[in-house]
Amino acid sequence: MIKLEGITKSFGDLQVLKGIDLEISKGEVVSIVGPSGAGKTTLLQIMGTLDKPDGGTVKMNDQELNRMKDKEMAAFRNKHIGFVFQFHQLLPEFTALENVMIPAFIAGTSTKEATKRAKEILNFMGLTERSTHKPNELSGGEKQRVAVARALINHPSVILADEPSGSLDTHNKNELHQLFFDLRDKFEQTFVIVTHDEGLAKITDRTIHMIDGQIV
Ligand SMILES: Nc1ncnc2c1ncn2[C@@H]1O[C@H](COP(=O)(O)OP(=O)(O)OP(=O)(O)O)[C@@H](O)[C@H]1O
Repeated sequence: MIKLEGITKSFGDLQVLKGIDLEISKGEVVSIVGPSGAGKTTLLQIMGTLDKPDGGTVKMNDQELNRMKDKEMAAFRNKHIGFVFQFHQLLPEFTALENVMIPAFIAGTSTKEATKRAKEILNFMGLTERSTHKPNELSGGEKQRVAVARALINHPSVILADEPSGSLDTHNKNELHQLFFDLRDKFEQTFVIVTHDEGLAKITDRTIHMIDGQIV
């Protein structure tokens, strides 16, 4: 479903990605690990069209993303790619339910349909009773699960997560990791997760090790 070929990227004189080839199939839960500065986040951002490679191609569902114009790419990203970051990045003035609905609105989904989908996802996550609360009334683990719900609302092809459990305690971390596998088992959801968490890397379907801009 995702195919990267010959991806290179430099920031000034620093070559951060040195020719990355990688294929990821639907329903895989893949972790990307490696030392700080190895290029993991840069790779994830290129996969998610948040940054452009200097060379190589990024394909998702057989569409070549780096050939798209910016507007087309933004629409593709909103529909096909869900993001989860280390810090939830929920909008503080909106409830959990409203936060989850935002990407659906951007995609032009009706309020009725967006509400229905958001409620279903929050229900699946056991967050129905928390759905009318704003982020500052939610625990760290709940906020991160709401962020995953938001990433799911448009039924994305893939969820790209950058240190998603990096700010959580052990209990919440384990719960979040279990959620990824539950979503994969139920919806065949694909995940690519950059992580320093060895426990998570051990249980993912595949672990990609990066060192110094290369997959080793
Ligand atoms: N926008 C940028 N401008 C300049 N240098 C950058 C930029 N983004 C990343 N870098 C540099 O590229 C290298 C790789 O960064 P990246 O964030 O991809 O590493 P990482 O493997 O995710 O590291 P970490 O585990 O610490 O998050 C680092 O040396 C970083 O300082």
